Amino acid sequence: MLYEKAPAKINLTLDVLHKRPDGFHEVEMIMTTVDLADRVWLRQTDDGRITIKVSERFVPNDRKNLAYQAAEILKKRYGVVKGVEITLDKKIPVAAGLAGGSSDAAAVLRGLNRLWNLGISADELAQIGSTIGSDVSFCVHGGTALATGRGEKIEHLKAPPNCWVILAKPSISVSTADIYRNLDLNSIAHPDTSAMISALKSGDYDKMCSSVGNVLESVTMRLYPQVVDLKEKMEKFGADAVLMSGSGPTVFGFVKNEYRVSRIYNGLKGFCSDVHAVRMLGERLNLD
Ligand SMILES: C[C@@](CO)(OP(=O)(O)O)[C@H](O)COP(=O)(O)OP(=O)(O)OC[C@H]1O[C@@H](n2ccc(N)nc2=O)[C@H](O)[C@@H]1O
Ligand SMILES: Nc1ncnc2c1ncn2[C@@H]1O[C@H](COP(=O)(O)OP(=O)(O)O)[C@@H](O)[C@H]1O
Repeated sequence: MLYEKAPAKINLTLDVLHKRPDGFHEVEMIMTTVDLADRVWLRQTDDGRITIKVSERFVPNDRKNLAYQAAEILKKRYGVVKGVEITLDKKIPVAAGLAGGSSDAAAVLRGLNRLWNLGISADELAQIGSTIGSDVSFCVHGGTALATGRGEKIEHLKAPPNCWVILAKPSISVSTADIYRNLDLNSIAHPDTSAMISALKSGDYDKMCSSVGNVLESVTMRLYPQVVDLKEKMEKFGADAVLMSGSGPTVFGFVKNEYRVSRIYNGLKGFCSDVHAVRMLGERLNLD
């Protein structure tokens, strides 16, 4: 039995440059992993089958599960005759903008690379991951990175300065495809990606806070006013910077002062059941 941790990501910036002929959007986004993680166990079996057991009722336990697709791709590509039983203990909220499914898939790629002794490099594993979903490449590496293309081109960046991250998800689920579809490319207020890169380079917390930005935020907020409400509450309770992650609806806030964390956490808990206080992991995951 082999274990892999599958951490969630947040988007410090998310910019959309244009729509591509293949229907996807050309993006430029800075992502970082946080210490809220699904737990993934892989057990080799002799029957050649891929099976999934999952703790969360609403997550598919068949080939619709991205973790299943990850195992299937490796099995086919490398002619593996063994099977695998995948057990997913979901801690990351589902359809939240935190890449839970992508991170599970990435964890299965890393784990099966070890379990089946495939000797695939991290970059190649990330390339294989990109065929499953746009966020999977980043999740294979973890850490902090600038992602371009449709999200699959990764350039590693320095870990963000140390602080707390409060995550809060309203009890709605958001479809990523829906949000991209509703984005009006003619009225985008682009975030300053280079300012964020330089904030990370110099470890400047205040500059990191003032450089967050996500062009999908206004789209999701228009469709789901609960996100506006949550963002305003987190700002009012005293977070230093507040932003929606990915296509949402999870909102995160940076907090430097420890004494403020419990105040914000408890304040939000009063009306939102899905609240977490976590740290950014910063460094890349170990692929050995
Ligand atoms: C918005 C982001 C930001 O990190 O994350 P989430 O909110 O999903 O976590 C990503 O761009 C999402 O990545 P991911 O969830 O892997 O997307 P995919 O499965 O590849 O695509 C889902 C759908 O989103 C749209 N899509 C996705 C990526 C992209 N660059 N352009 C797009 O237009 C497409 O309509 C696609 O059919
Ligand atoms: N391993 C998985 N964990 C969660 N959701 C999954 C998984 N595999 C497939 N899905 C499907 O993907 C959808 C989006 O899930 P998720 O990855 O959690 O969200 P997001 O893309 O917003 O980060 C879910 O509604 C679910 O049906």
